[in-house]
Amino acid sequence: MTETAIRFEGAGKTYPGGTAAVEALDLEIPRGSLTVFVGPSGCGKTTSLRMINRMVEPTSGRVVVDGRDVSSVPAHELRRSMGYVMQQSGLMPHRTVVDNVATVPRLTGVPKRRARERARELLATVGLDVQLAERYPAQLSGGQQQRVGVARALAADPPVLLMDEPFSAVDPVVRQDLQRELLDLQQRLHRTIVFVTHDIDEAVLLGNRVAVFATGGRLAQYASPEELLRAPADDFVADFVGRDRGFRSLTFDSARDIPVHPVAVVRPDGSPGVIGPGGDVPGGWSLRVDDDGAPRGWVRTGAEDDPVVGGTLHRPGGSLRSALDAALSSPSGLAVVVDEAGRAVGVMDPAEIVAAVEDARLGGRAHR
Ligand SMILES: Nc1ncnc2c1ncn2[C@@H]1O[C@H](COP(=O)(O)OP(=O)(O)OP(=O)(O)O)[C@@H](O)[C@H]1O
Repeated sequence: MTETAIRFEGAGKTYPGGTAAVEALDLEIPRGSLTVFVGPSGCGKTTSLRMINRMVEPTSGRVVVDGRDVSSVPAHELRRSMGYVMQQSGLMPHRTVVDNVATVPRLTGVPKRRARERARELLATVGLDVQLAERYPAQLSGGQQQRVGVARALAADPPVLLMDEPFSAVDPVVRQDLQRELLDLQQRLHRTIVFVTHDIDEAVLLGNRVAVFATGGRLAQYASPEELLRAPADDFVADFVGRDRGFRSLTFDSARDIPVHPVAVVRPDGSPGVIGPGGDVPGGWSLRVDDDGAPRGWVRTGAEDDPVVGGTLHRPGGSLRSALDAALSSPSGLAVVVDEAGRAVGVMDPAEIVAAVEDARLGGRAHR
């Protein structure tokens, strides 16, 4: 059974003189999970997050962490057990990167040298070049500063990590890197992470569970990303989850039962061949491969001197979405399947991919 780390019990917040920022919120956050609060601007995500570490006190109900009502725990003690990462990394500008991270363990009495050693380890953990440790925050890019912010939040080794739009101020490419690294970090560290974003794609990518907030601080749905995409609770959630919902939900179906067929290939020296399992080889097109057997586009039979750029590749363990995309983006219509090393191992037939999609749609989810 999953243990609950954080529980909102009818926790609501009305700011003085204002309307309700958060309606009575009931929510259980499992230990070791990455839970995302998502919703449009002003719907109470940050307020809800801050009720966890008492930066905001609820005006009704309560928040319970590890079985204790947080209002009974001194705020400084509570915050020591919770890392906090903000949109702007919130680093101290006059301290070097390493000292920014070392500050937290120093506060808890760790000797300076040990604290700095630990800080360097953490900087490496979050993927920051250790060469940058002696720089000042202003001498780092936005993405690097966010990494330092995450390292600092982890410095006290807290079981809970609160992250408020930590990646929203960086460009999309850096953002993807940071997202991937957070998932990687979480696989190793298993913290209880509560992550606020207004970006549904980020929520679906990162979250084990996603809480969708609606205007007025109402919890519209709390579910797995898969459930949100497949079965939005109401029109608001359906609208918020957005376009391509059906296509994106194929991310959660495996393509492992779709047969892989052989394919005609052309090697760099122009010699023809066939790779893949036995069986009929689809005609009309040949896959160009390099010396290692990695796909390098297609040629049409009879037009061997006129290569066409290939589509996306379907990798081992890939989803139905990846298989379908590989077929749709392939000039031959055949989805190219590669192994872990990126070598072509065969192709999938688009009709068989569509049949698997239909199967999944009809609820069999046989290919999961
Ligand atoms: N300190 C405050 N005093 C008064 N009203 C506040 C305060 N902080 C937030 N609010 C109001 O409470 C509501 C919820 O704000 P909150 O910051 O929790 O939303 P959010 O979903 O995190 O928004 P965003 O995505 O824009 O950061 C908003 O209407 C906001 O204006």
